[in-house]
Amino acid sequence: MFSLNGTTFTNNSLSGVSRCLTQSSRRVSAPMVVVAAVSSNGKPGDGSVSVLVENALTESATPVEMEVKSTVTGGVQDVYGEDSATEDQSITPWTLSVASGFSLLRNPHYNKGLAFSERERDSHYLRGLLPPVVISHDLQVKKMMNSIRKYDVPLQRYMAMMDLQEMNERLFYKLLIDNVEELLPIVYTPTVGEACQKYGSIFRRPQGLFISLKEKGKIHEVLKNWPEKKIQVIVVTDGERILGLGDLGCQGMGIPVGKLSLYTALGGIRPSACLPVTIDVGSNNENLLNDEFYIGLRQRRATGQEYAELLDEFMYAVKQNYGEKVLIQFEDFANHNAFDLLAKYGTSHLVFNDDIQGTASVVLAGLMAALNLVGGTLSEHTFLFLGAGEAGTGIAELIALEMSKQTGIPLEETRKKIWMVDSRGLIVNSRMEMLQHFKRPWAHDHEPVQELVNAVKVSIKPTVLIGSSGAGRTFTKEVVQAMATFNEKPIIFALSNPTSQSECTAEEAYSWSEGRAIFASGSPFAPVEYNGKVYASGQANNAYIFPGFGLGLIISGAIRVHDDMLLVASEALAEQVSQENFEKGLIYPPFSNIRKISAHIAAKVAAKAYELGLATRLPQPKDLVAYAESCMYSPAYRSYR
Ligand SMILES: O=C([O-])CC(=O)C(=O)O
Ligand SMILES: [Mg+2]
Repeated sequence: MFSLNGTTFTNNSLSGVSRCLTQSSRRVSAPMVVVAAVSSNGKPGDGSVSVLVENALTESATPVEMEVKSTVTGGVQDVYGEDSATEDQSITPWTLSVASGFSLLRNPHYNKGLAFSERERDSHYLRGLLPPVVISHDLQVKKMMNSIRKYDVPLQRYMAMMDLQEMNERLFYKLLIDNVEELLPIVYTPTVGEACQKYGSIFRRPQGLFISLKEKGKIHEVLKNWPEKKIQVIVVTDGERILGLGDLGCQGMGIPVGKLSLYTALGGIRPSACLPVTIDVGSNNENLLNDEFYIGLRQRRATGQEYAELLDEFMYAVKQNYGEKVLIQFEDFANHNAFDLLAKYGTSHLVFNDDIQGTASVVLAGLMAALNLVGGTLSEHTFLFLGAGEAGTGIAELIALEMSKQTGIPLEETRKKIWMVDSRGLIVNSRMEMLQHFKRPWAHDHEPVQELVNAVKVSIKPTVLIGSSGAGRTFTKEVVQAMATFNEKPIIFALSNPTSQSECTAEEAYSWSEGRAIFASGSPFAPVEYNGKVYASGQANNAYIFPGFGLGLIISGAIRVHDDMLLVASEALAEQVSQENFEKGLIYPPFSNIRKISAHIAAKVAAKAYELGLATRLPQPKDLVAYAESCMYSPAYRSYR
């Protein structure tokens, strides 16, 4: 709230900041901070605009009248202009701030550190605040990589990366983009898992919004406390099933933060358009509740109506604040909530569950590519899953859907090629009554079988074995060897994260199958040497899909997610596997090409959104790949002169 010309303005009543105003503010030569701007009539439109200008030297504030020459359309902007076409023009901002001098160095959005040029140092009051040397962005990257590599412990590297993100956002993203294969395991799985486990101790600054039961009834206002007003993607967790590590409560925040940094680095969504959210309804993890450094509510999880009401309030507050085109990605919810939330909000919001849908799409892509190495069509294969939760049943459903599309055979029939083992053994018809609803489509006619190894060896004899159980080392030597006895090239995916929960290691998969397995894992493994040959395995991780998928939804202005979009995303990813990759036994392209891959995925997803009538951004661009690329955030520094 502030007063201007005798009028008191609140956040809500402020509106009408325009590009013209930005231009005008640049012409003011005094060291200044524009702390707020508002159109004279409180509405976007032509007319004169009052700006409160704070003198950075004297700290006195002076209202200044400025002429707005053209129609104000609103749209979030910062002083130096946004450089991404993923902007939406529908939300009107209310403040405009220009940092200079010391505060500029402390502002991670604008700070360039030693890369500020001589002219910028003069014009932005930076003289003396920096040592004399001016270095390039590239040299800064080299220097940071050198210092990060000095840490042996991955968590220290993680913390160094988080510090960098807080200090110089563009350097953080350039580092991540230029060194994606090296840094992905640091800012993402597996290290992010350890970071969540220790989040209470390493917590420094808030990186996202914490919405707990204490905020019930106030979520609309809480969203307004976030400094960015124009949000395009929210990743939200309630921390109940963080990777395969279980209930980490409020400390699950590391996951939305990590996923959103990949939305920017891999998918080109502007950092300011990303909002990480953790919903805290308590935790059933006794160790955390007794940990003096725990940062969340110290109570057991709220369930039932209390839980549903908080989620409902959140979902509607999001729509109210950011409109209906904001993408809400559910992440790491427990099974019992994940399916229900997706079903409940799938018809009213743009929602996507990464663990169900993103994982499904990335695994289907890997299978499509694997067919080039093993031969046959999808429906000629037999699939066995260990783990019938979000990932397992989500993948199974997408495979069945694709088989049905390819063959014209009804979905109920194609599902019969897919079998699942859960903690109680093979899912069979006689267990139907006791099964959770999402497992029921996978109960087929068969005798009960208790052990995975018997299901593999005797009952099902799958050609494809997929681990989605969250339980590490469950693909034993006997299981892998059995797969290799009746398959020339057994397809084995150990998807659970982080590495400690992987169903088997790459080394185990290759050595136990005598180098014949087509192997992929959720968390990365280093290449393995077996019998004098080096085997590099692929990472079947949803990070290949969600950034490009989200970009496709945003650039088309999609209002709903549809299963057909997941299928085209899989096709787009599979198409990016080159002959050279196949020759090395790889079924996923290298992450070093990820921005190009994301643009292809985005283009296919956007095209599908237009085809299905779910796109609102008209007219449809002619070349969607080029359009997607042109919309992607670049971490290159902007010139401030
Ligand atoms: O975060 C990852 O690496 C993949 C994922 O969504 C999960 O394991 O829950
Ligand atoms: Mg997840």
